[in-house]
Amino acid sequence: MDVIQNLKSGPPAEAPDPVELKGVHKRHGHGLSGLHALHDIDLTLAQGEMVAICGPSGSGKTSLLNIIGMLDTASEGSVIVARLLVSRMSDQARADLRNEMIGFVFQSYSLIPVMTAHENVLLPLMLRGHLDAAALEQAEQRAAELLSRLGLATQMRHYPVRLDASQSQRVAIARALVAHPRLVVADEPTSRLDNGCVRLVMDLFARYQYEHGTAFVLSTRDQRQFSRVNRTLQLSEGRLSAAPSKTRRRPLRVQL
Ligand SMILES: Nc1ncnc2c1ncn2[C@@H]1O[C@H](COP(=O)(O)OP(=O)(O)OP(=O)(O)O)[C@@H](O)[C@H]1O
Repeated sequence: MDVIQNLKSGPPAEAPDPVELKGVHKRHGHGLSGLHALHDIDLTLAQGEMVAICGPSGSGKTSLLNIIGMLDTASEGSVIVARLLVSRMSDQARADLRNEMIGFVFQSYSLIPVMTAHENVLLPLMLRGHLDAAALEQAEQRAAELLSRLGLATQMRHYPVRLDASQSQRVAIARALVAHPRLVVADEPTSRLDNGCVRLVMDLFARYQYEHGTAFVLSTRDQRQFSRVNRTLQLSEGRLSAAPSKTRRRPLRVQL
C-alpha cells in the first residue's frame, strides 16, 4: 500500500468488530502444574469502542491482553481478529496483522534504549516498510506532534535512560498511536501518570476514537480512567464479568 495514503487513511467506513473472543481459556504451563489463568472468556470489542479491564494483580489482565493482541495464543476457544480466526493463521500472518492494525502500550514501556524518544515513536511507521522522503517527513512530523501533545516537546531527542517513568509511559503511548492503529492494546497505560497527564492521554485516546475509529482495550487499576471509557469489565481469578456501576456509554468530553 502507498505509504502516504497509508499514513492518511483511517479505518474503512464499515469496519468489522476488531476482536471477538468466544469461550477462551488460557493455561500457562502444562499438566497439573499448569496455571489456569483465564476461564471461558467471551468478549466482543466494537470498532471505536473503549473497554477497560480491571481486576487485582494476578487476575489475568495481561494474559487476556496478550491474547487479544495476538502476542499469545488461547489454550481453548476462538479468537477472531479483523474477521480472521487467529488459530488458523501462520506466525508470519499474525505478525503482519499485528503490525498493520494494533498499537501496544506495554506495562514496562519496552522502549528501545539506543533510540531517542522521537525515534521510538517513529518505529511502527518505519517497520511498515521503506518510506520515501515525503512520507518520512510526514511520519516525523506526526511523531513530533504526538510527543508535543503528551507534554514531551523538550524530551524528543532524549534517550530512554534520561526519561522518568511518566515520560517513558507517554512515549510508549505516542508509539502505540502513531500508525493510526484500528486497535490499541494498553496494559496499565496510566499507572505512572499524574492527573494532568491522565487527562491528556484520555483526551488523546478519545480523539483517536472519534477521528480514526480506533478501538481501545485497557487493563487498569486506575479509577481515574473509569469515567472516560465506554465499558468497564471486571476480571476476577480469570473470570470476566460486567462492572455495571462503572459503565458509561460514551466518552464524556473530547478536547480537540
Ligand atoms: N508465562 C506464565 N507462566 C506461568 N504463569 C503465568 C505466566 N503469565 C502469567 N502467569 C500467571 O497467570 C496468572 C495471571 O497473570 P497475569 O499477569 O495475566 O495477571 P494480571 O492481572 O495482569 O497481574 P498484574 O496486574 O500483576 O500484571 C498469575 O497467577 C500469573 O502468575
